[in-house]
Amino acid sequence: MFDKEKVFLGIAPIAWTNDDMPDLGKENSFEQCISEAALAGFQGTEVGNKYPRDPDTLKGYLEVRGLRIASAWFSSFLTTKPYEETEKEFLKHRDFLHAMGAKVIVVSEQGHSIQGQMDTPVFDGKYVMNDEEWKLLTTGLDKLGKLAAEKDMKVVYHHHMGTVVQTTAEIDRLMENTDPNLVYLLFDSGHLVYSGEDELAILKKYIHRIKHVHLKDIRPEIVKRVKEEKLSFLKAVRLGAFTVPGDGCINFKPIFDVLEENHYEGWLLVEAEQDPAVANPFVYAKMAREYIRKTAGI
Ligand SMILES: O=C1C[C@@H](O)[C@H](O)[C@@H](O)C1=O
Ligand SMILES: [Co+2]
Repeated sequence: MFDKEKVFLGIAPIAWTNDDMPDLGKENSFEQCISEAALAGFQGTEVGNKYPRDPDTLKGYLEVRGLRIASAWFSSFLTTKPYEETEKEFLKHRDFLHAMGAKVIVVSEQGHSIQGQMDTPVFDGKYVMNDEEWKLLTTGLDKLGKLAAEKDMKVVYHHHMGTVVQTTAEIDRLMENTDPNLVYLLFDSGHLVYSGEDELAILKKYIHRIKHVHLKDIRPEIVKRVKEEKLSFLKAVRLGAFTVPGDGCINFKPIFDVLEENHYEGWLLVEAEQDPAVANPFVYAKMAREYIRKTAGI
């Protein structure tokens, strides 16, 4: 059994309003998003593009609905811009999340990323870093990890399709070359299966460094089409490559078992971006909540 005092269930706003493509869900309001997240039975959320950025204002909206902020995405540019530029933005982000009571900071390197490019094929167009770029990334992440620790927070690195850290080999190299007391891992089931990695092996290998979990499922027939037709990450999202746990091909039972057996503590966040005009976010949020109740017993 998961310890309900130490494991929290959340849902990302990206199913209502998409940060990567703001036209997806532009008709959905911030208040609709958080009200429906709470009604569907979740305890928290990450931060979307329509959320107020003043901590007291945001708390006012969330507390009445029984919601908390779990974390929020941060794009680093450690491989393509001077370190100081990333640090300046990171400190603002850290202090905002700290004021919101979050304990982890999601970081993803966006230097050389093709994640936001509408026409670059996600399976062929990915950049592979050289040794110098690896050094910039790992030393920079250690520094960000130290800044997070000043506030008793943790950097959780988000491996991601189309970015410089996507594959098992890249995750391994990142974990080996960063300080295990400063840089932790975010486990995103959807991105690993999409990329063709063994998600359970990665979960088991890094279970003690995994401090944040994104529960994302994929529709394999769409991913197959994305490969064959050389489509981009964003076009794939529009086609419905991602969905909520229980609606795609990933078996979450062994994932929940490994987390539970190893006494995972932290957030489990449903994160399933798709076109809200096609996949009603409230309906899918309820579906995910029910699947987690049945499969994980929480
Ligand atoms: O955590 C995430 C944040 C999104 O902006 C991203 O593109 C998505 O796929 C994801 O996993
Ligand atoms: Co994610």
